[in-house]
Amino acid sequence: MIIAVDGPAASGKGTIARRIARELDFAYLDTGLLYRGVGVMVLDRGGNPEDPEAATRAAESFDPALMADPRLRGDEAAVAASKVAAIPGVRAAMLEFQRSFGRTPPDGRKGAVLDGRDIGTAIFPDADVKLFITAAVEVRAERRHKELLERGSPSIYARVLQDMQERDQRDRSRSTAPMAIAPDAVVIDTSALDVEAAFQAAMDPIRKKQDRQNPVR
Ligand SMILES: Nc1ncnc2c1ncn2[C@@H]1O[C@H](COP(=O)(O)OP(=O)(O)O)[C@@H](O)[C@H]1O
Ligand SMILES: Nc1ccn([C@@H]2O[C@H](COP(=O)(O)OP(=O)(O)O)[C@@H](O)[C@H]2O)c(=O)n1
Repeated sequence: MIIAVDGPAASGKGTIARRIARELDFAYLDTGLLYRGVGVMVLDRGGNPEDPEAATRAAESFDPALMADPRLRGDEAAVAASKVAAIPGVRAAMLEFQRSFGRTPPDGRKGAVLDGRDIGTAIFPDADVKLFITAAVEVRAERRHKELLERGSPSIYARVLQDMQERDQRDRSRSTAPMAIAPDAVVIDTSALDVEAAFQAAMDPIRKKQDRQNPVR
């Protein structure tokens, strides 16, 4: 079973996707780390994340081990990620890794949860369940601001809000695999939901799908 969890920055999609994976004992892939990794590779090489050749070269030599680098969690990496993510060569280089993770989840798991922007629209248009997690941009910026401060990173709310608005705009308007709600996705707005309520809202369509696929479970 493949569960696609898409949505804008700090909507809570990672929190939900990880909980689902834990609940069902499925594998989990945070696909944002792929683009963050490529963005950081380009910066480390002194390149410009908007340069299609530099970004595509980095993506083609991407090593998944980089996904564990704590630098990927910072906002500089997020901004670079959304720039390299608009380049078709970068997305093409990341496609097979994501599809093979979903089709053959590691450790023999029976399913996979992938979170990102285009999982239900481009990577797995036939995903068993598609969720689109969203929240008001001010709520999302506040969450990310708090998260950065808790991690000991300097953060200014107004700056986080502006970066997030710019990033959302880039992600929605790019021509290759833009962030969009798949027609068959279940939309969950977490603005007024705590983590537990958001998780329960996400599990509802998954349970229904499991019951339909396997009525005598
Ligand atoms: N429903 C929620 N209510 C309040 N805070 C949340 C909720 N969901 C996630 N968070 C917090 O918001 C931040 C961003 O969540 P995360 O799951 O990383 O978002 P995303 O993967 O969409 O960027 C984290 O600090 C997380 O703990
Ligand atoms: N499937 C994906 C995942 C991320 N991305 C890009 O990578 C950036 C960082 O994604 P992320 O999911 O790590 O960011 P947050 O939502 O955690 O802030 C996004 O702004 C997108 O530009 C993408 O294009 N497609």
